[in-house]
Amino acid sequence: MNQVDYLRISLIDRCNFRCQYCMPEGAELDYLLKQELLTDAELLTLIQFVFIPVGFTRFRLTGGEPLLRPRVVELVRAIASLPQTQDLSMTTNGFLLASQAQNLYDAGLRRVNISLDSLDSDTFEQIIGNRGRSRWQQVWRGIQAAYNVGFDPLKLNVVVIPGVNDHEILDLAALTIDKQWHVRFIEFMPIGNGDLFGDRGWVSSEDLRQRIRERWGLTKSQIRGAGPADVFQIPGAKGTLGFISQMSECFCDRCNRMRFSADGWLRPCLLNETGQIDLKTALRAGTSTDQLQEQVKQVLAIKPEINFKGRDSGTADIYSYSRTMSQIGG
Ligand SMILES: Nc1nc2c(ncn2[C@@H]2O[C@H](COP(=O)(O)OP(=O)(O)OP(=O)(O)O)[C@@H](O)[C@H]2O)c(=O)[nH]1
Ligand SMILES: C[S@@+](CC[C@H](N)C(=O)[O-])C[C@H]1O[C@@H](n2cnc3c(N)ncnc32)[C@H](O)[C@@H]1O
Ligand code: SF4
Ligand code: SF4
Repeated sequence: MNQVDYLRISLIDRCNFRCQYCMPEGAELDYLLKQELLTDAELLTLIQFVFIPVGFTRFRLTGGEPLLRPRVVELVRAIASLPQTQDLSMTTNGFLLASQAQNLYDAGLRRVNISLDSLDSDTFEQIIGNRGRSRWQQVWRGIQAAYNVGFDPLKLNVVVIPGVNDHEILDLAALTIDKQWHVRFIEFMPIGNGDLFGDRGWVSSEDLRQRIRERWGLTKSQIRGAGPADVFQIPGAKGTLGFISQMSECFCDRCNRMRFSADGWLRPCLLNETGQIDLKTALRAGTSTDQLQEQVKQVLAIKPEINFKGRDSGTADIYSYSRTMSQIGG
C-alpha cells in the first residue's frame, strides 16, 4: 500500500478568480465565515501535533486562492521551519504572486504550481470569469517573478477544455523548450462546474501527447513528481510536460494524499466524499491531539477502501459533490 504522507491544505475557500471549470456558473457560493475558518494557531497545532505524528511530511498550500489568506507568509515560515517538513509547496493562480514571491521564498517556500490556462489574454479572461479588468499580464508577471526569485521546479497548470483552450496546446507546450518550466495538462474533472463538463467533456492526455509528438516528438522523462502527473519531454527541451489524466487513466493505486479544508474537514479522496472527519469542531471541543491522531489514523486505515473506484471514463455522478474544487483545493 502507498504511504500517505502528502497533505493538501486549503487555506481559504475564497478566490479572486471565478474559473469556469472550478465554480458553478452564475451560482452564489456560500463562503465560510471568519469564525468557521481554522485560525493560524489551530492549523499549526493540527499540523505539528496531529498530522506530522501520524506520518505527513509533505504539505501543499492551496485554496480558493491561498495568497488571499491573511498572514500567509508567516504561515509558510512556520510550516517550513518544522524540522519534519520535507516538502512545502503552493498551488496559486499567480495574480498576487509578483509582489509576494520574494517574501514567500525567504519564508521557506521552494516550489509553486501556477495555473495558466491560456496564453491569449481574451481566452484567459473568458476562462477566469473576467470582471472587466485584464488579469493575464498580472499573472504573467507573477510567473516571471516566481522564476526570477528561484522557485524550482516551477510548474504551470493548464486545465484543458475542449473548444475553449485546446487549440493552444502546442503554444503552451512550446514554453518548455527554452525555459526550465514544467507545463502540465490536466484533464477537466466533473467537479466544480458540472454544466460545463456536461456540455464539453474532456480531452484525453494521449490525444494531447499525439499532437505534441507529431510536432516535435516526445520522450518519457526520468523526472517524476510527488503527484499524479506522467512526465514527458520534447527532445532537447529545458523543461518538461506533465499529464494529469484522472479521467482517462486511474492513478488511485498510487494515491499518496489527503485533503484538509479551510474549515477543518479532512477528506480522504478528492473525488469521493465518504469518510470525511471534522477536526476543527473536535479540536474546539477540547479533544486532545492524541485522540485526534487516532481519528486520523482511522481515516488512513480506511482510505484504500474509499479511494475513488467508481470511475468509468467520465461517467461519474457530476452532481453528487457538495463542495466545488475551489472549496476543496484541487
Ligand atoms: N483525481 C486527482 N486529481 C489530482 C490529485 N492530485 C492532484 N490532482 C489534479 O492535479 C491538479 C494539479 O495539482 P497540483 O496542485 O498542481 O499538485 P500536484 O501536481 O499533485 O503536485 P506536485 O506533483 O507535488 O507538484 C489538481 O488540481 C487536480 O486537478 C489527486 O489525488 N487525484
Ligand atoms: C482549485 S485550484 C486552487 C489553487 C489556485 N487558486 C489555483 O487555481 O491554482 C487548484 C487546481 O485545481 C485545478 N482545477 C480546478 N477545477 C478543476 C476541474 N474541474 N478539473 C481539473 N482541475 C481543476 C486548477 O486548475 C488548479 O490547478
Ligand atoms: S481554479 Fe483556482 S483560481 Fe480558478 S476559481 Fe478555482 S480556486 Fe480560483
Ligand atoms: S481520485 Fe481519490 S484516490 Fe484517486 S488519486 Fe485522487 S484523491 Fe487519490
